[in-house]
Amino acid sequence: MSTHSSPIAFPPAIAAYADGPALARALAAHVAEALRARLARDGAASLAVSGGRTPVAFLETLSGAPLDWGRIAVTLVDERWVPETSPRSNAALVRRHLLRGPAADARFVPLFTGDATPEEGLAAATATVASLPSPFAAVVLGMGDDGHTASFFPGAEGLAAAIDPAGTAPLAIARAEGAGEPRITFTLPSLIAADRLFLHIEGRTKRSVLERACAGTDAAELPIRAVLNAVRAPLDVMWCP
Ligand SMILES: O=C1O[C@H](COP(=O)(O)O)[C@@H](O)[C@H](O)[C@H]1O
Repeated sequence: MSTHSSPIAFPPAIAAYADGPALARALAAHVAEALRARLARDGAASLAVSGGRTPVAFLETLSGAPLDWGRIAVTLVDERWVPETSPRSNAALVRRHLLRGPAADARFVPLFTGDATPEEGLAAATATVASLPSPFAAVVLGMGDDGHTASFFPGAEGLAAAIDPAGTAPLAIARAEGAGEPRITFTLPSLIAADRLFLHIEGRTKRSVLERACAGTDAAELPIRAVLNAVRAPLDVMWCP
């Protein structure tokens, strides 16, 4: 894990953008900069992006960034346990909106293994993600209106293990009423170890959820707090109405 000597701002400053395209451009530029820095240092870099509805414009903007994509590995912060033929697949979203143009040269490391359950797929998925340059050069988190980030859902079976700051497993399984299907997710320690950690949220509802999260510490209620409570590096929150 990387170590950071600068003090951490809490609550994190929220960088506000006029609209989604402006935010997408700024976030893509920051992520490209983080990837470039790691490529210059190590010759290889990894990126973890979120799924859901919010990241489409960001992923499409990043796909055109002039980077040495052949030396970059891309994975997901979390995945719904569905095949890529499902409209719910985060992997399908990444293939459609990021892995095109220059970024088509990136090595994609999906989390869904094709096994019937995440319990059956966990060992294989864990072995696959072990090939990623570590820690991540950049992680882009999203957040649901219920305060979940990655697949850290309120009331989830498996939440305590997934957000244990002292945990050593890279991946965890999550099942929650609000999650739809079972999930697989990178754990809190593997995500917050990233060189650059971004939280990308859009809309007034998500902003007020984040403000509520910043006013307390109970991660079981609003799991985004697990990140807020544990980050060692600055958390870059990027928002637009
Ligand atoms: O289910 C998920 O939801 C969150 C938030 O998604 P959004 O549609 O509200 O943007 C996302 O960050 C996560 O990766 C995804 O699996």
